[in-house]
Amino acid sequence: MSLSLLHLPSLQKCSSPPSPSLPLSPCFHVPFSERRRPHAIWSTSIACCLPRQLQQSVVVVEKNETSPSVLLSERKVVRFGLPSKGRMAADTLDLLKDCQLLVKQVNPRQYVAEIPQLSNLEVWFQRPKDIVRKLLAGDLDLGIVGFDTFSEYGLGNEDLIIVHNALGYGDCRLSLAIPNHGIFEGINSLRQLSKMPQWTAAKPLRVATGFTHLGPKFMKDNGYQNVTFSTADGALEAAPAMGIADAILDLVSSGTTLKENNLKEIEGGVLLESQAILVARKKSLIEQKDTRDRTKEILERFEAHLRAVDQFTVTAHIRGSSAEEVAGRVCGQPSLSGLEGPTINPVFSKHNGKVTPDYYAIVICVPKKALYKSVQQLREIGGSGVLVSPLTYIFEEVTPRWKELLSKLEL
Ligand SMILES: Nc1ncnc2c1ncn2[C@@H]1O[C@H](COP(=O)(O)OP(=O)(O)OP(=O)(O)O)[C@@H](O)[C@H]1O
Ligand SMILES: O=P(O)(O)OC[C@H]1O[C@H](OP(=O)(O)OP(=O)(O)O)[C@H](O)[C@@H]1O
Ligand SMILES: [Mg+2]
Repeated sequence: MSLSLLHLPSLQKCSSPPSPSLPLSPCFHVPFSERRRPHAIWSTSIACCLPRQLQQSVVVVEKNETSPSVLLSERKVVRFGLPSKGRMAADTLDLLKDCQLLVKQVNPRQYVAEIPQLSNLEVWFQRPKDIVRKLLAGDLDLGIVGFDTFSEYGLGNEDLIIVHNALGYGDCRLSLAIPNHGIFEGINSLRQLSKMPQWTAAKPLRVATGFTHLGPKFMKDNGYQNVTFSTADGALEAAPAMGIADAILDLVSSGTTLKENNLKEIEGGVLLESQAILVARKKSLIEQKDTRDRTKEILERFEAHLRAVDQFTVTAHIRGSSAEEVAGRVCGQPSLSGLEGPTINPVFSKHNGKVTPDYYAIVICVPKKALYKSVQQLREIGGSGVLVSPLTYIFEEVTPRWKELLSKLEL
């Protein structure tokens, strides 16, 4: 008999499994019996005799011949790391929810969760920097973090691959900032800053930053020699006023924190632009089919949703003699061409006992920004009864980023 580390992530689910007789939600549900992981079923019987606090963690159990492969190094379940707190946490859950990938977390202090629509996948809530570290270590397969965190903690490691580079939230830039007064008053560029006579080998420019990998590299690449770095976990904007630093290298979004602390950005001082991204561990994608399948589904949903969020579906009725004639009028208007041209269907009405199509219904996708212009153009060509509704998804024939990923992985 041997001992092994057993990971019991799904006991909450297993100890109270959803009834198979409950109605299934459309499209995405797999019957419960298929969704259950073999080791989760096996774990249930152990959970019954364990104290509650042990039921969600790693415990040592006896391994027998029939026990599943649950050694951490051999795990089969796909692990998806999501930010546990901070700015990215809520927006990440919102994006997943908008893609019908609701994360089921029993309580906010529990760091493991599941997405019922994605079988054989565990969600692990971690701080963003730990998501990147754990991807590198092979303890996670997929994760959502800011591009800044990926760049700082990923250290350019080729084991990580960006699956989606623009999830549409967490927008910020990593930028060098200096005081807007005193000796810095006339200094407005990185070049001017480097030429200031104040910085010598004995008295270098002092930069405070949490980005201790990217920061020194950036300054070196920009020809800075007389520069030193200090670090802190937050509120870096206070460092110059406290006399601890001359400049800071930190994330900026609205610029309010800089302004309120009498600091300014300078030309050439932006190290990177960041937003939330989906990252994967290359090895997991190559070696585990389940990681590939889950990644593909998440990516397809993200792409389809993010493509749709900026668009409305517009339907209208237009009087005309034929679908072609109406199409000619619609396509003559610059804002009405839709994604691939308009869909036009006859609307039949009965006059004097005869059924004829006097009107045609058109359906188009319109960018939200161009909505009013589109409505005006529809009216100009005789459109009436204009209905506008939000779009949830636009699925393409193939997901461009998935195609790109497969070719990068040479799969
Ligand atoms: N002001 C901001 N506006 C928009 N996004 C931001 C802003 N500041 C940070 N972010 C993004 O959110 C991510 C997480 O930032 P957050 O402040 O939650 O954690 P942190 O300060 O980096 O980490 P920790 O709390 O562990 O010290 C950042 O990596 C960045 O991508
Ligand atoms: O340009 P702004 O919109 O003002 O945002 C910039 C601030 O946001 C981040 O800090 P955060 O609020 O996350 O606090 P932290 O320093 O504790 O990370 C960043 O470190 C800046 O301080
Ligand atoms: Mg922060």
